[in-house]
Amino acid sequence: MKFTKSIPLKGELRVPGDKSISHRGVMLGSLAQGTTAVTNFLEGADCLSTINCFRSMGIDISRTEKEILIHGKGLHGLSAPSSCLDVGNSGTTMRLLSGILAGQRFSSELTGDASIRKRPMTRVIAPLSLMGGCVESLSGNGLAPLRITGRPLKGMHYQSPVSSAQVKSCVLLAGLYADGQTSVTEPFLSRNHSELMLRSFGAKISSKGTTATVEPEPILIGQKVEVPGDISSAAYFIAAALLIPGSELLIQNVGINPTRDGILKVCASMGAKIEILNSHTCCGEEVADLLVRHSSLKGTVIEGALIPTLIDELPVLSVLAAFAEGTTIIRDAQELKVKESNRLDIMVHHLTAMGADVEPTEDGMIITGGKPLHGGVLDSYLDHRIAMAFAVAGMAAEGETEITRADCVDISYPDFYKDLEKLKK
Ligand SMILES: O=C(O)C1=C[C@@H](OP(=O)(O)O)[C@@H](O)[C@H](O)C1
Ligand SMILES: C=C(OP(=O)(O)O)C(=O)O
Repeated sequence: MKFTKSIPLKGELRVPGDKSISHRGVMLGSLAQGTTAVTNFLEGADCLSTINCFRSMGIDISRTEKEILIHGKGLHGLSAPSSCLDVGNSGTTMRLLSGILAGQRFSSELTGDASIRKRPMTRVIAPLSLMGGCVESLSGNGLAPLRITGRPLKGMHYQSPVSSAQVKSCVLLAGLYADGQTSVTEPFLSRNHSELMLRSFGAKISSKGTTATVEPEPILIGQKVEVPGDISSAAYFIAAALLIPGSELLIQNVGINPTRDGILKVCASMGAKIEILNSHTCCGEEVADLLVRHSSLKGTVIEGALIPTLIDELPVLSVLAAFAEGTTIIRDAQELKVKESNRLDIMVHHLTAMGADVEPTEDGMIITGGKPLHGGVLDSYLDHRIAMAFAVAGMAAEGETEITRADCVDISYPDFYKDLEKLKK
């Protein structure tokens, strides 16, 4: 895919459904009694992997024109898969599913693509083992493929060393099958979609500060889940509209859950003109329309408790920082090293290749913005967030930017390039 300096982006758009909420809708719908109808489900490769895994465990999942219907079989209704479950590229599927599988009465194996087989799974193996679960890395190195021998689980309190919604959700889902209460405390609060959705399906779950606590053996009842637009997908349009002179975009129906809205806070601190309109709650999640206008940006600091609230937006925020006046410091972002790619290394490499002034640090980077950026040939490393972030960079830089292996946007936003094109006015 090739990009050059863009004419203004104008008009209205809706980004696809939230990836995290779409995954959870399928998972909880499968474990609930009755039918769960999910509207605005994200038809990206990651969420389709989740559907395939649950179909392999006997769950009937059908599609109508506007919704996904999951015919749940209750907490103990999954059946043993006849072959290894394939999560594709999806860390969320692998880690949340591990929690569910640990408490089943059958054994299973989980694998995925080359990227997923490099991502750390010890972070879920460790807490599940403490609960009495049996989760083994088949190659003995803490990586997938995993073999999970379902067992009765013990409730526990887990102090997580990382602020990760995948770890937290894995433990809470395992807690549904435990013999007592299960709670998780994390250093900073990560996205709380699992907690909100578990509650709406009927689980007894409470949250206090950075601790979430769930009671075992709930009766989950199928629900109607309306998935809001994914703020992580909206992020590329927010960034493009801020950077391209003359742009004005109304991005409708975006999830702005406070555990996900760090990008809005950081943009505000950079001087961005973003109005939050028509804010309301839908299925327990906050949703709004975002009116974004081209703005002159200044540097900022992105660290600490903010990091989990914008973890997937850091690649595109680093692009914004390169175009902003002054210095932006990103710290506490070591988690980016273990995503679909080593995002920290690639952000530093690609920004530098475009002429930006970037100094890598142990857990982030220091970007001195305002130098003119130019295009180049940049590989996606098969990481959807890298492809989309640098597509935006290419639309604001001089010359031509080519993103190679750009198709990986299929993971979270199959129509990304088409939607961008439609807004060029
Ligand atoms: O729980 C989720 O749906 C997700 C949690 C985050 O990962 P971590 O839990 O590893 O931070 C995020 O990066 C991922 O895209 C989706
Ligand atoms: C990290 C991501 O997803 P996952 O961990 O589910 O692969 C992402 O979408 O940026």
